[in-house]
Amino acid sequence: MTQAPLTLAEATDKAKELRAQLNQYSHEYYVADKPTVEDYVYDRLYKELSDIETEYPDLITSDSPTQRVGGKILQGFEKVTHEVQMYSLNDGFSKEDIYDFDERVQKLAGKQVTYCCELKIDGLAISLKYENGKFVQGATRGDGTVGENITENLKTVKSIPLELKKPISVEVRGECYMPKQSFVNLNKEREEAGQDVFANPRNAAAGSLRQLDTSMVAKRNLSTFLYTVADFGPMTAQTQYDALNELSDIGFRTNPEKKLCQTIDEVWAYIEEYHEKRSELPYEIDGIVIKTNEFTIQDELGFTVKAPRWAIAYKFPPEEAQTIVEEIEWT
Ligand SMILES: NC(=O)c1cnc(OC2CCCC2)nc1N
Repeated sequence: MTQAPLTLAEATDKAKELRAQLNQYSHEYYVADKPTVEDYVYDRLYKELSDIETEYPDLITSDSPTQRVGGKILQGFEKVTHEVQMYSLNDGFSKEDIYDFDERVQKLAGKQVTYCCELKIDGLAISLKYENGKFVQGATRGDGTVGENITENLKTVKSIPLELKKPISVEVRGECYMPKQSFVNLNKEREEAGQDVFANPRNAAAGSLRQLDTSMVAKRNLSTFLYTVADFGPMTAQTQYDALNELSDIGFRTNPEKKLCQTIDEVWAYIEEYHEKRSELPYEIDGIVIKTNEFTIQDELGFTVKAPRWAIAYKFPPEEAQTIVEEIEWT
């Protein structure tokens, strides 16, 4: 049945209510991976909001879920200078490299340190800026000092909150990636359309974020894991492990496989565990990132020109190519 048209006052209240409800469902589905309603429930509410916004365009807000579909054609990407440098990581390739790292850190710190271990997501490093809880800027890492402004493209990435759970101003960093299954599906589409296929999910994510047509980005099913707080604002975490939990508490998607390790032996056991589990994960990883957990120790150890002294990336040997081919043959 067709409803009587809403007055502006009714439409304003209804739109606010629908936005909050839809953004909650979207958070559950894309950030927490725990949807509580079927797609048709979301779709019906979405259409209700979209109809109100068509009737009353002035009611469209920057955090409305209707703004996720893109539709802007950009002329290019402006440059962004990172006030806080986006560092890269020193690599390790053997057990000996990891134990040498532990020896160096303990010597510099002058005591036993604990480590926060994280999967090394094989995507594209991004930086996200929020002012009073609103998403205002997204950028690529670039050379660590100057990156590209890809705000409009990142607005279409559903796991990136357009509004935080608290009205705070922070800058956070993480990885934007394409899930393995989305990569296989995209390459199948491209192959059927006679287009070049992407070599791996990382290239597919990078290629997607370079699109000037934001509606194309919206269709690529990109996702994120956030892992660094660059400008803390009112955040209070004193360790990397707690910072990851705090990032999740304010609305970001973080990787659930993190582990707090008391010794380097525990770190090595974690590395072996996830080298085994790597092929079962729904996203690609190229190693493990090991970070001294306490921020006081990170501050003491500091950075070299390009990378922190308090972290190392253990790189897995490249995955045998046929593993990926097998997946494509199966789909
Ligand atoms: N690809 C990843 O998953 C990843 C990359 N980098 C970092 O931390 C770096 C960032 C700056 C200093 C330490 N953590 C990660 N999890």
